[in-house]
This record gives sequence, structure tokens and C-alpha cells, in this order.
Amino acid sequence: MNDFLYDNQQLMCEKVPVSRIAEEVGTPFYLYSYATLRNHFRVFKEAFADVPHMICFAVKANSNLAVLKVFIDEGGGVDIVSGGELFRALSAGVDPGKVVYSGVGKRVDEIEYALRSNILMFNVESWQELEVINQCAQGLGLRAGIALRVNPDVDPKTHPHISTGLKENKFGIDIERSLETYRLANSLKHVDIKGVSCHIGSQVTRLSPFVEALDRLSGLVRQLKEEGFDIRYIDLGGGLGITYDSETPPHPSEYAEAVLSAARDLDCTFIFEPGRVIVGNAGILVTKVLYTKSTDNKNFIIVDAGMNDLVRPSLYNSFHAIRPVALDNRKEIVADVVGPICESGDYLAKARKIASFERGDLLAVFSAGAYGFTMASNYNSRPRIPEIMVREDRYHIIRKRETYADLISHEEIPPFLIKQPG
Ligand SMILES: Cc1ncc(COP(=O)(O)O)c(C=O)c1O
Ligand SMILES: N[C@@H](CCCC[NH3+])C(=O)O
Repeated sequence: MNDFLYDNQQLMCEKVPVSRIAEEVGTPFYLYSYATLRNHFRVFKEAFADVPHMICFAVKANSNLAVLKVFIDEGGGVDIVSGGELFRALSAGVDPGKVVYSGVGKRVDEIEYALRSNILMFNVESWQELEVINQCAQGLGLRAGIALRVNPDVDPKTHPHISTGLKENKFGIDIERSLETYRLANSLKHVDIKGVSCHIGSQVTRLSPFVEALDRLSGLVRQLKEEGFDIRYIDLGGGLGITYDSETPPHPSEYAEAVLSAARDLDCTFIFEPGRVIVGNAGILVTKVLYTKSTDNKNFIIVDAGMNDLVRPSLYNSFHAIRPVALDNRKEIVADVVGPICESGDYLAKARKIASFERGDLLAVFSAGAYGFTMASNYNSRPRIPEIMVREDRYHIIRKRETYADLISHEEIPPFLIKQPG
């Protein structure tokens, strides 16, 4: 459910016509609905109301400070994967005691920053990483909260690029070796073993992979508890999918029922790291038709947003619904919706049955709130586009459009390239 609805033939974001924002701000831009963001977070959180839990939003899905603040104000924590994400989350006001840190390649400076910030725990992905965290904590005279990220070898049945919990993936510690790794970890004086974590993949649209992973994980947790480990947290990662096209993913309440029936008795605080399910359908990308052209066998609609703004179609061949901002009864054609980037792979839709858009028309690309802006780049020296949040009848630019000057602001011509007079 979301708050992008047509009213009187025009697309609204809550109570603001999308066309008005386009007129005032220019295109392209990302547009988020505050009510939808908050509602999605609440629905997810309420699904776990009867067990101790923490919802740590996955910052990688959408890292805008204002977006993070919506969840932080609802009591949320964050899942981070870099020093930069930690800086963002702290700047947005997160309680460091609600921060979990995942990722296979944490650098020493990032680990030290997280330790000094007093985060809840690191989800550790290798033995070497654990040793480095132990050393860093020793150096700072601290103890690092940790969970091992266990790779349960479960097929999440999603796109191969976003599956993470299979043996062949780089993530986590093989479930078969995790017990011995926990035992070894016991000898490290500067780590406090707090929990067990796993994350099997993203855009998972069935319950069975989650349940299968949890079954494997709960066996490990029971064993660890029997051996006297003080396991207080089970972090089940994120990954719940959304509807882009015709997918029918489980509702968060069904997801909660399924995972809790497998793990309720473990007497732990459950941590979840949802990203896409909270923000994906709370955002759209608004773009304008620059040109149309047809060849003998193809129609092209060329828009002002490219793969540098939204890379998901090019990278994963993923589907995003595209609808007109103003509804009229145009005939439909089959067309490729493409961007201005100099790559054949620069498209938002391929062979799509779509309204016969014309130059100047506004299009809304749906389900763009997750992994949209966060994966954007400056490729082709295109300034990154603004992000806007609507709340009821007001909107606010929560990230300004970059300027050409921003593009070069970190660059410098070295003295040896500057001609000396004479
Ligand atoms: C460790 C971790 N946690 C959480 C997430 C969030 O995933 P999603 O956006 O699918 O909920 C990801 C991304 O897949 C991840 O790698
Ligand atoms: N970037 C991916 C999701 C990656 C999840 C991170 N582990 C997407 O757009 O679907």
C-alpha cells in the first residue's frame, strides 16, 4: 500500500500533485511519501509487537537523512555496511545502541569509528575480521559487541546478484564451521559475543527460504546456549520482497508469523534489517520525455533520467512500472524507455506496453524508493538528481540537485600540469 494515487486523472503524492513539484523543481527527481514510509515501518514493527525486537533499517536501501529520521523517530535502529553509513545514521540521530554493522570488508578505520561510537554489535563475516576487531577494541581499551554472520547455505530464489546466503556467496561464515568459530571467539578478550546473525538475500518473495535459514540458525543458537554462550540477539537480516510487477510477497505479518513460529522459544531479542520492504514502494522517480523516435521495428521513448539515476533495470534487468503523471486515454504502444547515457544498456524499460508518450510528458517510475538514489552515480558527468519528501500538502527538497560545480568540487589539477610562465 502506498500514497501515490490518481485523483482527477493526475498522480498525487499524498495531497500534492506530482506535476506541480515537477514544474517547481524540474525533472528528474526522486519523490518519497512520508506517510508511506512511516506506515511501512509501523506495519513491519507491529508484526513483531509480541516479542522483544529491534528494527534496524538497512541504510543501503535509502540513506537520505530525512528518510532515516522518519524511522529513527519511530524507534528504529539501523543496519550499516560502511563508515559513511554510520556517519549518516549518527547524523540523523540514531541511538548507537541500535546500530548493527554488517559487511565482508570492514576497514580498520571503520571498525575503530564504530567502536568509538559504541554501536550495539558487528556482524562478523570471517575469522580474520574477528581478530582485527579484537585488536582494534584492545587498542581502544574497549570490548566489541559481536555476532557471527552465519551463511546458512539456503537458496533465497531471487536474482543471483542479490542472493547472499549460499555457500558460493562471499558472505558470512559457513554454518558448518560456525560452532567452532564461536568456540575460538571465546578466547578473544576484547569481544563480547552477543548474538547470531544471518541474511540470505534480497527481494525474497517466499517464506520457505527464511524458515529454512532460521531452522538452521536456531539449531546453532540452542547448541551455543547449552555450551554457556550468552546469546542475547538473533539478527535475521532483511530481504523481504515487494511487488514491482506481479510478485505476491508475503505481508510482514505473515513473515513474522512464519519466522516466530520457528524461533519464538529461543528467548532472545530479534533484530531485523529490512530495507526494500519499507522504502521500495514509498518512492517514485519522476522523469520527463525528451524525445520519441521510431525505427522500422522499434519505438523509443527517450527520457531525462538515465541508468546513472536508476541503475536497477540495467544491472538486474529488473521491472519498474512506468505510469503517466497525467492520465489521458492515449493509445498504447510497445516501446523501450531509454535514458540519455551513452550505453545501449541504459534503459528503464524494454519492449514495454506503454502509453504513447510525447515530448514533454511526465512519467512516474514506480517502486524506486529502494536502491534508487543510493545506487546513483555521476556517470556521463550528470549531476545527481534531487530527492523530495511530501508530507500531506507540503513538500520539501531533502537533497538538492547537484550542480556542475559539485561535479568537480573534489578534483584538482596537480602543479606539474600547470605551465609555469616563461
Ligand atoms: C546484511 C544485509 N542486511 C539487510 C539488507 C537489506 O535487504 P533488503 O533491502 O532486501 O531488505 C541487505 C541487502 O540485501 C544486507 O546485505
Ligand atoms: N541493489 C540490490 C539489492 C542489494 C541488496 C544488498 N545486499 C537491488 O537493487 O535490488
